[in-house]
Amino acid sequence: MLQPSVNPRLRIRNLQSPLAGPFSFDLEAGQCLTISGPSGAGKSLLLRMLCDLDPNTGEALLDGQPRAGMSAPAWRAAVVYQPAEAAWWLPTAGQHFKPEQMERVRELLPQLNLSPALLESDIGRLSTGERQRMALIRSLACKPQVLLLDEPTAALDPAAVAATERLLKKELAAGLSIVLVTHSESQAQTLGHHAMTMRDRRLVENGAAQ
Ligand SMILES: Nc1ncnc2c1ncn2[C@@H]1O[C@H](COP(=O)(O)OP(=O)(O)OP(=O)(O)O)[C@@H](O)[C@H]1O
Repeated sequence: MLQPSVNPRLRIRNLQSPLAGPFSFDLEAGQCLTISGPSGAGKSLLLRMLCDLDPNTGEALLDGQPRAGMSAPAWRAAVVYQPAEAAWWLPTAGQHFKPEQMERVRELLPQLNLSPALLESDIGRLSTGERQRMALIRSLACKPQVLLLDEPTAALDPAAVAATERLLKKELAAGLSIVLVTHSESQAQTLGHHAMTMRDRRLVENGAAQ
């Protein structure tokens, strides 16, 4: 387990389901935990448990507040999950944002090398990489306290990867906590404060004996 913190943003204790875990770790405000590991090891299962999408037992606390005492929508508004392929349910990207989010969205678009015109395009006409960056904007526009990212740069070219990493660094510096699933060692080094590996649906600290 990562070194326990005094006042962690996110505290996870014995979180488990019949499919994965138990998982225990602390994550502080402004810090990034990177998780790597082979395909099928259980990385997405962990993220889904963290945002309470899949049934699980154990303890999860946000700034000391137990998840058990919060409604599921309140938890998921603070602990936002961005899957590897985000779902879109309206014709254009722009329609997925609330009017009060638009100022932030317009601020974020150029930081990810995206044209504002893409907000009005049919979502199916955006490239995979454009959709992936738009999904990150959607996640950040919710102003989460913890962001759970599943391979957020998998579909991106090097320039877009660099822009995404720059933005995530800025968000970390502003206090956002991130759990980042990535297969990129350089990304883990660039963004991560702690690095763990998922093996057979259990987390092990990098460098720990097997
Ligand atoms: N609801 C489910 N019921 C049974 N098995 C499941 C369920 N969801 C996922 N699995 C299995 O659990 C294992 C871990 O899945 P998971 O999606 O967490 O892998 P991953 O580490 O994220 O892999 P990748 O890097 O390929 O995304 C896989 O073998 C998957 O088939």
